[in-house]
This record gives sequence, C-alpha cells and structure tokens, in this order.
Amino acid sequence: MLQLLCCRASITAPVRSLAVRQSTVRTPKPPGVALKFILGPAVLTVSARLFCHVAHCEADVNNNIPVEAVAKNPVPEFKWHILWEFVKPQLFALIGAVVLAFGAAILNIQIPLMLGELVNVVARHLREQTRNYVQEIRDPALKLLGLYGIQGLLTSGYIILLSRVGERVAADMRKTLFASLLRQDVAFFDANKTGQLVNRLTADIQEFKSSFKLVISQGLRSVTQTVGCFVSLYIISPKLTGLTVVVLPCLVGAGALIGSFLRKLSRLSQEQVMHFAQDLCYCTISCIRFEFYGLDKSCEINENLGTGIAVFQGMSNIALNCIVLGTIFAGGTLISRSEMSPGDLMSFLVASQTVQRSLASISILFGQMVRGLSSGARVFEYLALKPTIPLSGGGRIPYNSLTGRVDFTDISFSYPTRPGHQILKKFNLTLPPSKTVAIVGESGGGKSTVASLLERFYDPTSGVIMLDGLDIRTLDLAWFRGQVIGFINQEPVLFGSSVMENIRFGKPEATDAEVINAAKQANAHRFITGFPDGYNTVVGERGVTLSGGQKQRIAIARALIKNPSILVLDEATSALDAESERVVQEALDRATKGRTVLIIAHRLSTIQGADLICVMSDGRIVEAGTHLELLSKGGLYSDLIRRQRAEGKK
Ligand SMILES: Nc1ncnc2c1ncn2[C@@H]1O[C@H](COP(=O)(O)OP(=O)(O)OP(=O)(O)O)[C@@H](O)[C@H]1O
Repeated sequence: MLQLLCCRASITAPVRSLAVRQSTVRTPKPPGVALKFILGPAVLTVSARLFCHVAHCEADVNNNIPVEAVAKNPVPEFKWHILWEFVKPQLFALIGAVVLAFGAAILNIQIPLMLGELVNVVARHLREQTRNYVQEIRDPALKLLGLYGIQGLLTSGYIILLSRVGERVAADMRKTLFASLLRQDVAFFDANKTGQLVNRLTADIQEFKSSFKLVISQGLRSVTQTVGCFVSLYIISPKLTGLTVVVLPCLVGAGALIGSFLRKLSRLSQEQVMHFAQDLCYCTISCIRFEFYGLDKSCEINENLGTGIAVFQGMSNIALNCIVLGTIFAGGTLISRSEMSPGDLMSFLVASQTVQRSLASISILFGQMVRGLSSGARVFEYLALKPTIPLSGGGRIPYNSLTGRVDFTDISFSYPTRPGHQILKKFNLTLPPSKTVAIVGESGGGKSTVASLLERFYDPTSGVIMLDGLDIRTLDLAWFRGQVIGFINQEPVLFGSSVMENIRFGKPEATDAEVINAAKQANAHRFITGFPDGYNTVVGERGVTLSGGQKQRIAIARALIKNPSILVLDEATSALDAESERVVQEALDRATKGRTVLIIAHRLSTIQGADLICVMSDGRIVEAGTHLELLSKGGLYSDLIRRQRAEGKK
C-alpha cells in the first residue's frame, strides 16, 4: 500500500498511470522511578512529579516535530465528529472496555481498605495473642485474594477490548486515508512531499492509536482511583487527610515555580537546536565556526537543564520521604490516642500511594493526549480533503458515436505550485479523429504539459479542451481516463505482480484471452511466452526483472487492452536503445492505427510519418505541417532536425 503511495507521490509518471485507474504501544516512562517505593500522601508527591514531567514532556513533543513543521505549519484542528465516525462501529466493544476499566478502578480503591483489615488482624493477634490466627486471617486474606483475581481479570478484559477497538479504528483510518490520498489530483502530490504523506499513514496513525488506547484505559482508571482513594483517605482519617491538604498548596507552589523555570530552560534548548538545524541547511564552510558555537551553547543549556532536573528530583525525593515520615508520625500519634488503628494507617499509606501513582499517570497522559490529538488532527486534515478534479460524475459519449476529435482552444496554464510561471499561452491545437499529431520543440517548452491537460491531471487556467465538441470538464473522468485515453510514457510503472496482472491493470474485467490479444498487438506475446512461467511470470518490484523494451511493450499492451480511441505517447521510446526502440516502434505503429494519437517526441526521426507535426515555442504552436512541408519551410523544425543530426554525428 505504501509502495503504491510512494510510487504515486514521488514522480508524476507513476501518478499518471495510476490515475488512469482509478505497537508498539508507547508506554510513557514513569517519571521519578526512583520514588517507586515511597509511600507518601499522593497529592504531595504528584505536584513534584507533574512539573518535572512537564519539562520532559515538552522536550519530547518538540523532538518529534520536524523543524520545518515547528517553524511553519499551524497545528490543524482535531475534528471530533470524524473520530466518532470511526469509533461508532466499535461502540459496543468500547463501552464494554470502559465498564471493565471502571470496575477494575473501583476494586483498586477497595484494596487499601482490605490491606488495612489484614494489618488490624495481625495487630490484634500480637496484642491479644489469640490462638486462632489462621482462622481469623483466612477470611480477609481470601477476600483480598479474590479481589486481586477479579481485578486482574477485569484489567485483562478491558485491555483486550481496547486494543481491539484501537486496532480496528486505526485500520479503518488507514484505509480511508489511503483511499482519500488516491482520490487526490496530481496537483496535490506536486504540493505535498511523499515522506509527509507516508508519515501520516504510518507514524501519525500509530501515535493516535497508542494515545487513544492509553488515554481511555489509564485515564479512566487514574481519574476513578484518584477520586475514590481521596474519598477513602477522608473516611479513614479526616484529620490526616486535612493535614495533607494543608501541606499540598505549599508543595504545588514550589513545584510550579521550579517547573516553570525548567520548562523555560527546555524551550531555550529546543530553540537552540532548531536554529542550528535550520542554519545547517544554508551553512557554508565560512560559518561552520559559528555553528560550533551554537552547538556549544545548546550543550551548555542542556547541561543546566539536566542539573535543574536532578536537583528538582533530589529535592522532591527528600520532600516525599519527609511526608511519609510525617504521616507515620502523625498517624502514630492518632493511634496512641486510639483515634486510628494500625490497619487504618496502613490503608492510608497504600491509598495515598495509589492516588500518587494515579495523579502522576494523569500528568503523563496529558502530554500523550496532546500528542494524540495533534497526530489525529493531521490525519483528519487529509481525510477531509476533496480533490479539485472529481474522479466521477459527468457525461459519457456512447462508444459508437465517439470520433475521438480533440480541440485545445485558447489554453493558458500555470502549474498550481508555480502560479506566476505561465507554461501555455493561448495554446490552440486540434487532433483530428484517427490522425497522428506530433508535438516537438525545445526541452521545457510545455509539450508534456499539453498531454497532462488532456488527461485532466490539471485543468487549464483558461480556455477549454473538448472531446467531440464537449468540454472534457463535463465528462465522467473515470470513463474518460479508463476507456477513452491510453497513455504511454517514458517510464512505465509496473507492479510487483505477474505479467498477466500488469496488463490487466488497464482493464480489470478483461479475460485472459483479451490480455493475450493485447500482448500480441504490443509485440510482447513472443517474449512473454519465452519465460518459463509465461504470463504468470512475476515481474519484480517496478518490473526490475524486465528490460526497458519489454517493460515498454507491457505498458503498450496495458494501454491497448482498453481499446482507447485516443492514444497519448509521451517520449515512449526515448529511453530505449536502438534495437529495443525498433521493436517498440513496430508495436506502436500497429497500436496507433485507427486511433487519434498525440505523440510527444524528442527524437524527431520517430515522428516523421505523423499526419501533422507541431513545433512548440514559448507556450504556443509556432509551426505546423507535415515533415516535408516543415523541412521546405526552413524554419524552427528544420533547425531542430539539423541540430539533432549534428548531435548524432558527434
Ligand atoms: N508538476 C510541475 N510543477 C511545476 N512546474 C512544472 C511541473 N511539471 C513541469 N513543470 C514546468 O513546466 C515547464 C514545461 O514542462 P514540460 O514537462 O511540459 O516540458 P517539455 O516540453 O515536455 O520538456 P521535455 O522535452 O524536457 O520533456 C518546465 O519549465 C517545467 O519545469
């Protein structure tokens, strides 16, 4: 699929032949891993983690965006209604996943309370030395075990469901985006880089899928757990919870201050790297010393940033440990006053750790969500694109009454990517039915542009192109390209399938007999049957296992199989050696009989038999006639002939 897209987007030739037919789940690194075992009142730890993480996160986000995009592209808007269209078919699975995740989160809230119960049993046993310890502990222990089991099952369940939803949504998005890209006209591929398109099909969709799964699963769990455990904390000990809430704003304030300083440093470092990357594009030897200075500066800022983060982590470690100590101290006081049991203290510490983990995970998820939304927005931007030249709709001319006469009337044209550069200026030309017209002229004069306009790869800026007196813009494009015009150019695009499939690409419903007949007309049958696998021979990627002349004859067969009324040959033999050219020319001579033919040629020797030869210069036709007429005129054409003969002798 991607190969097809690269093929379509990288050069116009493949685009033309196509146009004729028409998890790694990224788990965010937990910040402050060193603090893993700290049992601190969560809210307090979170502020530290949150701000520290934001600094990292910002650096990460920027690192993923190409310099060019950071500099120029505004982030497109995320369209929720488009996402809804993809999610709708998976709604049942999604609701199931949400319910299971919610259930798992509720059970997670119960676990600290159950642990507290267990500790109370142990403490009572120590205090009262009861003999039936096993009997007493069995029930709460089994309950806890059951809770762990159910929680595990629910977790597996929602992860399975969510990954199913994520994969299907991503696959649907990829298919729809690919189809949407294939519908675009050639001007779109002129303006957009292949890498960018492939990136949207792969990296952006992957990023969106990972974020989607992560945000729903962990987001739901974390929010539920945070709220639930907070309620538990309050129920266990309103006093301890109150203490926590008093300390919180101080820590959040300090964290915010240091966090904003670190973010500033991170931004500075990013800007430095960005400037370096941009400057490098234009850098000459003379400015290399300056660039080294830039690199040193960036290194210095990064070192400062590293030191800042390290100090921040160290300080938050100390703060968190002190808070655990403080909680145990305050809890111990409450226990000694019989206002709290040891089990309650245990529950408080475990619940607060759950809140701490959940809040830290929410802070990570926030960064992930921003990334996911911008990836999704980039994908949706291309999904919503409408081609300026629609592939279907419009009239058709019945085959029996189609004569194949083409008129270019007062055509002016500039490529959309270069609107100021006019290629054709009031260009006029008629291709009479069943006649061969050749266009010659200097390189870059606009000959291939005439063929592109006839194929409707672009529409003229002004003027009209008519088929049998009808403006081609009013005709059904799929019919026009698929049945009326056959196009053969210098670089035929073959796909890595069999010869049979490659020829059938011109007319998907063709029978084997039709394929063989087209191959015979194209002088290709003999060499194809000479292969051990005949028509089933696989031609290799882009036809690498065939010679230039063989590829060209398969392309001719592909064009002939649809029995087109008009044939466009754009430098069809110019890439071939003399022997291959002779064989291909023979095929072409046969193929052009009885059709309206437009030949664009470099080698003038190949078009001497044309009914009309037109010489192009400065965007219009300046001379026209047969070979002999033009020679006797002694104008531009005879000049070109003379020059080519002189070059041939060299
Ligand atoms: N896709 C495009 N976008 C912008 N400009 C283009 C595009 N394709 C061609 N051009 C420009 O249009 C002009 C005419 O190109 P065209 O290919 O029609 O010339 P040509 O006469 O066929 O040349 P040659 O004989 O070398 O094939 C050239 O200046 C070329 O640079």
